[in-house]
Amino acid sequence: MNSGEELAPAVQSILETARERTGGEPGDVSVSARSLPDALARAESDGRVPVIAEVKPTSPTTDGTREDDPAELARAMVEGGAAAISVLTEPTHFGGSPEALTQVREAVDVPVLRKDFLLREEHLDVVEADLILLIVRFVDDGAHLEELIDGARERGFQPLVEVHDRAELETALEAGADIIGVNNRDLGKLEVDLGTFEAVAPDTPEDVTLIAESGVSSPEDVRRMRAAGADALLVGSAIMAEGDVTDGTRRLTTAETNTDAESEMETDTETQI
Ligand SMILES: O=C(O)c1ccccc1NCC(=O)[C@H](O)[C@H](O)COP(=O)(O)O
Repeated sequence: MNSGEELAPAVQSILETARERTGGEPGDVSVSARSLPDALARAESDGRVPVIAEVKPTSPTTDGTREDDPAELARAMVEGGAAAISVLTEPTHFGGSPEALTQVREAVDVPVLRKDFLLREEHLDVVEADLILLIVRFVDDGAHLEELIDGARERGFQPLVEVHDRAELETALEAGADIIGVNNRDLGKLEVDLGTFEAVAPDTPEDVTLIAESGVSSPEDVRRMRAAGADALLVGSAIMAEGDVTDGTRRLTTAETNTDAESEMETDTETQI
């Protein structure tokens, strides 16, 4: 695993569980993927902020579990303008499953990301998805990352490679990543800082699809991440916390077109306080 920095106990536990999980057999999975860059471009041309909305039943930083049908949640998110859907498939800490992902992918026609903690090539052979997540911090070294990126592409997946700082960005680029997510949640203390994306984004080449992950909870956060260069935003908790996930998603996908109304509402709220 990369970096000597301490991981939060919850993250250590996620990692231990991931190491023990077995995968499928080579040849079990071959995907004809829906293109993420195309889906993001479609959102842009419709005037929607490209949001990857996440079906996230629970997490180490969330109270309680949301038991809704994942396919219904995903349909509702797409109705709210989501350009793509992310589905947690990690069962122990996030309440997800590969079956939930399959149901979601059948229910919507946008790209679907498998959000999980994949450490070995066999972990890729579990379920079809349009994208899979690889986390630089969890992979032994650059050579292993390159192997996983190549393995993902051979199966038809688009690999989304997650980084937390410039050194990890360099590792991701050297390994051939062309879709990169900068996670604003640090895996040491699980604290969220949108400044993480702002620090890493300027060093990312133009031709990389760049995604701001975690901690985006308001239209203002959306505008901040977009101003810093985000091609898309990955949002889980803020949408899942809403009773109506269509409204929760729309609030973010319209953040660049509804700025006046939103500002008025923010000002009204401040005046009332
Ligand atoms: O979300 C957590 O509590 C968490 C804890 C430890 C490791 C990973 C974690 N989240 C995974 C994610 O990457 C997020 O689900 C995703 O980026 C969305 O973040 P958010 O919008 O802040 O829910």
